[in-house]
Parts: sequence; C-alpha cells; structure tokens
Amino acid sequence: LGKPSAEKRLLPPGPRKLPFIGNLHQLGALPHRSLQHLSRKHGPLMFLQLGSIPTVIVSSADMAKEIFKNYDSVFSGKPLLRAANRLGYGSSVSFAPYGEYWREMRKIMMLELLSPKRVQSFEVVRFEEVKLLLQSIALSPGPVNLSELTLSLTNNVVCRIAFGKRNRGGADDANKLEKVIKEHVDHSSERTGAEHEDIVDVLLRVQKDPNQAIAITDHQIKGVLVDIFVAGTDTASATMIWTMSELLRNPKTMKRAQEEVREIMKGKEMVEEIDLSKLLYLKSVVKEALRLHPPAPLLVPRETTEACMIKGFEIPAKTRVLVNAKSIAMDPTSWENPNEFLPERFLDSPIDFKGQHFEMLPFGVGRRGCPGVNFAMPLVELTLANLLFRFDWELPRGLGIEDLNMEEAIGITIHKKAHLWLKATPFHE
Ligand code: HEM
Repeated sequence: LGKPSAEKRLLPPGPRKLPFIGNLHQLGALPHRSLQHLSRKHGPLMFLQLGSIPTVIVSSADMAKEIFKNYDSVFSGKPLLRAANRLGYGSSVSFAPYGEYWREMRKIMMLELLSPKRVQSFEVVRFEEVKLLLQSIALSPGPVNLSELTLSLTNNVVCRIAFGKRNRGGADDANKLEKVIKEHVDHSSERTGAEHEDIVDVLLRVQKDPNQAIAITDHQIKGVLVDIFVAGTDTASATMIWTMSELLRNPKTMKRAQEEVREIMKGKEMVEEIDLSKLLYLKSVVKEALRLHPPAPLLVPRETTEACMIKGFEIPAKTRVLVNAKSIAMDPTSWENPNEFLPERFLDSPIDFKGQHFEMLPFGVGRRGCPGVNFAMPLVELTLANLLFRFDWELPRGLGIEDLNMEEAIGITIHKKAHLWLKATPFHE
C-alpha cells in the first residue's frame, strides 16, 4: 500500500499494509470477491499496489459518478496487457489505448457493426437459433446441460452474424479467421445489398472505403472479430445461466415470470422479439440478475491517461483502475436488501443498466462502456422468454433448490462454476 504523504497523495485511509492479492497480468484471475470484501472495509476509493502495478479500485456509485461525469477521458486509457494483446492480434478495440485507432474503430463498431439497424437485420438469425435450442431441449431424453446449450447458442448466433455461417470453431484460430476473410473476398460479388452483409462483409467494405479516417488492415479486422467473440458470447450466455439459476432458487419469481409470458403469448408457438417490450416482469428479472451477477464484475481494466485529483486525492498518470461493479451493485447505501433477488425493485424504478445510473454498471460506463448492449439484450431476453414460455424447469434427480451450487468460476467473465443441469418439461396450454 502506498504510504499517504503530507500533500495527500494517493488514497490514504485504510491499512498501511495489504497482502498482495492478485496478479493482473493473469487476466483471468481477478479476485473480485476479495476486492469486494476489502472495499467494504476500506471505502469507495482504495489503492492497492498489486505487484508492481499501482491500482485504484472504485467501489461506490458516488465515486463512479464523480469520476465518469468529470474525468471520463482521463479514465479511458487501457493498460498494455500481453495476453489480451496476443489474443486480439494487437488490434483489439477493448484493449486499444485511448487514441486515434480506438476512436475510429469504435466509431465503425457503433455506426456499422452494432447499430440498431444492423442488430435488427439479424433478428431472423436470433429467432432461428433460439428455435433450434428449444427443439434440442424438447428432443432431449433426460436432463439438459443448459450451460453448454446457451454457450453454443451464443456462439452460433455470433458466428452467423460475423461470418454468415454457424459455428466454425470460434475466432480463436488465426488460420480459420484468415480463411473466412479470404472466402468473403473471393465471393464478395455473390452478395448484394446491405441486408445480406455479415460483419466480415461490412469490415471488408469499410476497408475499401477511401473516406475512412484510417486504413484498416486484415490484422485489425481479425482483432475486431476476436473482440466480438470474446466480448459477446460468454457474457450473454453467463447472463442467461445466472438468470435461470436465480429463478430456480426463487420459485415464486419463476412462477410470476412464467405466468406473465404464458398469459401474453397465449395461443402462440414462440415468443418473437416484437413481444419482448410487453414482458415487463421478465425485463426486471434480467436486470436483477445483471445486478447480482454482472458477468464482468470488475469491468475491463482501465488506466489513467494523465494525473488528476479525485475528491482531494491525487491519482498519478498510468494508474491501473478497476471499477468494482459488483460491490457497487450490492452496496446497501444504494440498494435495499442488496443480497436478495427481488426483480420487483425494478418495476417502478427508472434504473437501467446502460451506464446512466451509477448504482448499477454491468455494461460499464462512459466512452469505454460496452457498445454491444443493444446487440446482447435481444438475444438474452428472447432466449429466456422462450425457455420460460415453453418449459417447466426443475433440478434433476430429485435435487432441491438448496442443492443448487451458485459458486462462481474464476475468469474475466464470471460463469457459474458448476454447469446448470435441468429437467425440462414441455408446457401445454
Ligand atoms: C450480456 C452481455 C455483455 C456484457 C455484460 C458486457 C459487458 C461489458 C463490459 C463491462 C465492458 C467494459 C466496459 C467499461 O470498461 O466501462 C464491455 C466492453 C466491451 N464490450 Fe461488452 N458486454 C456484453 C456483450 C457484448 C457484445 C454482444 C459485444 C459485441 C458484439 C460487446 C463488445 C464490447 C466491446 C468491443 C467492448 C470494449 C469497448 C471499448 O473499449 O471501447 N459486448 N462489455
């Protein structure tokens, strides 16, 4: 722990010596539970010397508001993380330093890849893939591994949207990515009109556009594809699994969510995206699951781009910053009964998860906040609505809800440690 000096340098109150609690170079090993405990003890802005890395932990809605309302750009830098750099071909948007490349790529993401129009154009992909999921559950002779099924659903959806085809083994293999790009170049004349474009088509079109501020290389295209896979598949399936797990632990909530969807969808075969706006209770259920189980509980690490003063404390340039979204969302000063799963709290509340309400930041905040929120949520909600509409769910082999293991696995995305196996009974009106 840095010693507080007379001129109020970094983050004084708290113990003088803290144990080394984690190595942030190991991206997957962020001990957010330990941090939650420490934040509770030492306040909303805590300084830790993690190995050689001076790190600030932000753990309250007020502190997050102060920082991201007034110093968003200062807190929008990214540390150079070797693992992330290698995974994203040195061209990942999530880990790009705050500068020209990030700005231009983010603009392309927002305007071309993840725009409302583009997301809408993939509605049929989401519908077809959810339908296949429901069929495979209905045909399964025994309990289903919902963790695996939802992960393969999100993989298939992202593969079809990105490459135009179902799962080809993800985006973790450089040769496969190169092959996909080459196939798209070779067959580009066969595709006509923006409505047939997948993400690779769009990136290749943007690459050729002389009006773009930067010339995108093939390497950078691969980096963006990896970003979309890494950021978009795990997180969405983790959200589905945490939501289903909480519903199983809370049978009254499960019943209310099922009654809502079954009442509204009476006589229909499947929930469609157009129906989602009517499922207000389900939306509250998903919000509550994101509050209690943000898939990225420490968001993605940031780094200050220059020195600044936050509430009287000087934070030097190049300080690592972790926003403890999990602690913030479970802070008793912002939330009543913060540990309980109570979707009703959102029914009459304006609080949303898009980064405007600092009490809850599962998609992050500010200019580095998640650009994929409107891409992820229709799939998450459509899947959950159909699972609840079409099946009754229980733990297999006579297990009771007290047997449901809610332990978290360690990783940059927090999954449930034990896969969620469930017995599904088709619902007939
Ligand atoms: C439930 C699903 C998702 C969750 C919970 C989630 C969460 C997050 C979080 C917490 C961050 C860091 C934000 C910050 O530091 O303030 C982030 C960044 C990012 N997310 Fe997501 N995400 C999800 C889905 C997606 C999807 C579907 C995509 C793309 C298709 C995506 C693309 C990205 C990108 C590119 C960044 C980096 C943005 C930047 O640095 O400018 N995410 N996401």
